Amino acid sequence: MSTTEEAGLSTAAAEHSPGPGEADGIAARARGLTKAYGSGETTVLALDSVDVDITRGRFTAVMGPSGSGKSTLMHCLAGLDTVSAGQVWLGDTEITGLKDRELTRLRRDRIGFMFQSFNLIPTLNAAENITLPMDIAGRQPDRKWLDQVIDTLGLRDRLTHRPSQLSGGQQQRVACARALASRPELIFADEPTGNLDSRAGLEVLGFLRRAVDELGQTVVMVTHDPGAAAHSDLVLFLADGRIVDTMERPTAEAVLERMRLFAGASPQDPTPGTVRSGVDDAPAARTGED
Ligand SMILES: Nc1ncnc2c1ncn2[C@@H]1O[C@H](COP(=O)(O)OP(=O)(O)OP(=O)(O)O)[C@@H](O)[C@H]1O
Repeated sequence: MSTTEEAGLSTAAAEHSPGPGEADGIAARARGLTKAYGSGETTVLALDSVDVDITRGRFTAVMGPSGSGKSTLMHCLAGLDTVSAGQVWLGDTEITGLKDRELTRLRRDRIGFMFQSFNLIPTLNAAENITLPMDIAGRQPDRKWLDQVIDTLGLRDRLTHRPSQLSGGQQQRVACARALASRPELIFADEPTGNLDSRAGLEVLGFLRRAVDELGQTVVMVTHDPGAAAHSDLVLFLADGRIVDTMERPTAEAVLERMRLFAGASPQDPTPGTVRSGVDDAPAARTGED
């Protein structure tokens, strides 16, 4: 049985474009998402017909070996990169086909980003860094929400500090607050703990978890670290540009074990299926057994 059938979705349903309302509960969706770099003999297929649903209010981790397509998936879902084929929606908005200017506005208004390098402006203090994207957009922050974010992230007494006066963990917390400030539909975090020592990394992961649990945010995090992935609700495993497996309520040990299996296993032909980041159906979408 194909993974799509196992997931309770007919192939026709998986290929069907969602209309308004159907995407309820889905923060981002991709169908047949394909990304090739280069041309001719040098073509690299970074994503190979990926179907995925990112459920709202959940913390999803994306794992896989180097070069498996994690960053490309994130960039295509976030409208940071064009796709070669397939469709991507943010909520009910199809972003594939949007013009650059529309994409820029959509990213600014509806998506928050966190990167490995915190990307803070050194001459601005923490408070100014947090509201910078909204200031650029000419939007007034919702003070109540912003206060809640600042308190949740424990930044109240650091707001007047510049990045150089903050620890790495504190700087990433500011970057996290900046990503949350406009209450985006979706937060993408690319290796957010990659530049932090383990204690500061744990702290940032704890805050991302709270952003989901207490503030109702949706987070997608790319990581190499099984310990970081263990903070998520669902792990998507990528290999050779395909989602080959998922894991609900992951533990670091189970994720590590799964990664070892992939590293040791001979490349098989994982049938790509529609993978929903919902609690009920994701286990059925697994292509491998526990
Ligand atoms: N701009 C580009 N030009 C050409 N090839 C690219 C480009 N970006 C990515 N690739 C290739 O696409 C594939 C997927 O890359 P991607 O960066 O998405 O993988 P990744 O899983 O995020 O890797 P890593 O864990 O090392 O960051 C790789 O083979 C990579 O070399």
